[in-house]
This record gives sequence, C-alpha cells and structure tokens, in this order.
Amino acid sequence: MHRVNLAENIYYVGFNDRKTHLFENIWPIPKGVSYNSYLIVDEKIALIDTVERSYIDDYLDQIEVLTEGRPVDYLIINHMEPDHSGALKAVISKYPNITLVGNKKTFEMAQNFYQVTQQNIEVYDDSELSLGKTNLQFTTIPMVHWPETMVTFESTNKILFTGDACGSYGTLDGGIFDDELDYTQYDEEIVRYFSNIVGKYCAHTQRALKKIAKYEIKMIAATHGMIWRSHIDFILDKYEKLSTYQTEPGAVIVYGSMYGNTAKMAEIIARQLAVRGIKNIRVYDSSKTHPSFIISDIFKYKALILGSAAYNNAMFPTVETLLTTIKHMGIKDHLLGIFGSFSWNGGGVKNLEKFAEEIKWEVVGQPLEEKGAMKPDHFSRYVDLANAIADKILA
Ligand SMILES: Cc1cc2nc3c(=O)[nH]c(=O)nc-3n(C[C@H](O)[C@H](O)[C@H](O)COP(=O)(O)O)c2cc1C
Repeated sequence: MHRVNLAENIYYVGFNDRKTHLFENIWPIPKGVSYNSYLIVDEKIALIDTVERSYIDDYLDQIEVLTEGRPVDYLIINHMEPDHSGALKAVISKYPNITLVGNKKTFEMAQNFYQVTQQNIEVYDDSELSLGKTNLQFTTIPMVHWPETMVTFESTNKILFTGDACGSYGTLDGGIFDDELDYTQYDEEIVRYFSNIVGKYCAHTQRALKKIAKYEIKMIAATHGMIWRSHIDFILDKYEKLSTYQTEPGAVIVYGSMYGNTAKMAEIIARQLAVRGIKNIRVYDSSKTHPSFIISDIFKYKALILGSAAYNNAMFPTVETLLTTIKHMGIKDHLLGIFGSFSWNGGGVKNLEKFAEEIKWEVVGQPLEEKGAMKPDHFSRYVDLANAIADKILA
C-alpha cells in the first residue's frame, strides 16, 4: 500500500467511492466522492474522523500497517455525520481503550447514533491536546454543516483538518494533494458540493472563516476531496465569495415546459442576453437536470430567470421542486425574471410571482405570460426583459 504523508508522521487514510449514485441519497455524484480520514503517529496515536462504513475492513488494515500494530489512543471527531463516523464502532471495538475527543454535542450524537459511551475528552474553543511532539488545537465551527462540527489544527506543520468545510465531490484519481492534480478541473464539483451541502449555512461559514483566521495555515485537509497545500488561497477565497453570495456576471434560465411554448421563450431570452454580451448563460429544463447542478450555477451567477407552464393550478412540478430547494437554502441577493404559459386560469407565473415575494430578490422587468404559444408580436417583450436583466448584470 502507498503511504500518503501530509507530514513525516501524519498520514492520509481515505477511500474513493465510485459506486454511490446519490450523496446523502439526494445529490447526484457522477464523479464520485472520497471519504478522507487522517492518522497522526506520535508518542500517542490519533485518528481524525473515520470513513463511510463500507470501507471499514480496509480502513482498519491500513491503520494497522501505519501504526505498526500499536493501538490508537484518540479518535478526534470533527464531524459526526455517518459518512465520517461510519467506522466509529469498529474503531472502538478494535481499540477498546481509545478516548474520543469532541465537544458536548459530538458525544450526544455518538450516543444517539451508535449508543457509544466510550471514555472521552470534551474540548472547547482553543482547547489543546498533546500527542508528544504534536500539539492539536480545536475550534468549533457550528453548522458547517452540523451543530457539533469543529476543526483541528496541528501546530507543527500548520495543518488544519476542516471536516466538511473546504470539501468537494469527485474522487481522488491518483492525485491526493492539490499540486498532484489539475485542481481547476474540480472547480464545478467544489462549487456544487458547497452549494448542495454547506450553502444553507453561509452565515455560519462566514463566522467559521473568521474563527480560523487566527491560524497560520499551511495545509487544509478536509473530509472530502483533495488536500490543499499549494493553492490554499484558492479554496479560502472560494468559500469567502460563495458564503457572501458574490456572483459572477451571468444568468441561469430554468423552465418547466410540456409542449415547448415556455421553452421557446427561454431560448429568446438566452439569445438576447448573449447579444448583449453576457457570456455565462446556462439554460436548464427543470425536468431533465437535477436541482443539484442548477443550484450550483445559481450560486455562481447573478440572475435567475424562471419560466413555468401552468400545471393543475400550480407551477410546473419540477420548477416547484427547484424553488423549494432555493427557499430552503436561503440563497440571497439575486436578480429575478419571470415568464410562462397557460391555457385557462393560469398557475405558473402567478406562483412564480408568489415565490418572488417570499424570496425578496429584485424582480427585473414585468413577468411575461402567454396564453398558449408566444405570439410573434410579443417577441419584443422577451427581448426587453432580457435587455433589462443584461443592463443589471453589466451595471
Ligand atoms: C396536465 C396539464 C395540466 C394543466 N393545468 C393547467 C392549469 O391549471 N391552468 C392553465 O391555465 N393551464 C393548464 N394547462 C395548460 C398548459 O399550461 C398550457 O397548455 C401551456 O401553454 C403549456 O406550456 P408548454 O408548451 O410550455 O408546456 C395544463 C396542461 C396540462 C397538460
């Protein structure tokens, strides 16, 4: 087995999941995901987080090799979510004298998930733990993305173990450190992971970034995705921008359409945005593309233009699903455009307007609605809507 060293005595012990279709049984992961755990071998031996339960056997085998058969003294739990605590019981049964290290909420969760009442050390902000030459410091970062979440800072090599923060979808295909792979190719999966998993907790992420600013960080080791050591600013800047809803100039157009009338309006708006020089335009049929991908682009771009056919007095169901997710995530500070089609009493546009009231984004132009197909003499209305949105994006 390859030994992957973060430092002389600190190892990566992680696994690539190329089998699972849906992360958290909801978010598609066509490029897979990695579960990262870390092992520090000193006078005392510590694990930082574990892995998803399917990898228990290989995980324990690798630890056995790296520790040369010595028992593990501490399991530091930055995050209790089962994709990281999945091997907790197995680790305890292999190392019955192990001490769990976490905060009050960690141990409540350990008890509730696994009925574990193992000896433990409860830590608070700035608590420290010495393993010999290695000194660890702890800082809680609640709701990034669970209440018990914390980070662990190793002060000799200045490695910050961040739990899910700074994580990414995508397996580590050979390269594990950011300078062993083309990290820019992971950009989509970093943003998608942020928007799907952490995005609801932007205010908490901001507080977390402020709390970790006290550390001089040389390496960021998260529980998913690559280890950052050469491009730390890239990932920290990304988190700063995403968690403060800073967007790039661009527009996401999403529509729900059965027979193509609403889809045609989307095409006109998209074309006119391009005529006006907007380069980042993403057009999605909400029935085909999972909200995971659409939400990610909404986090990236300034404007969202929504189209819906009326459907049983409501908006089109897949548009409704997307909007429920957007409301649930609490995404802020976007421009909104609205259009749609109906045949008798409507339901699409009027419910999009209700969404606009609830989300409190800036509605640009007049919502446009057609009875059936778009009439040729209405073409300019869609051009005007696109122009009004382009003006705002470019302003
Ligand atoms: C199952 C179904 C339910 C519909 N419900 C409504 C409705 O409640 N109110 C309405 O005005 N039109 C309703 N319509 C008509 C469509 O909204 C209308 O034909 C619209 O032009 C379709 O747009 P599209 O071509 O983008 O799919 C419904 C159509 C279907 C097939």
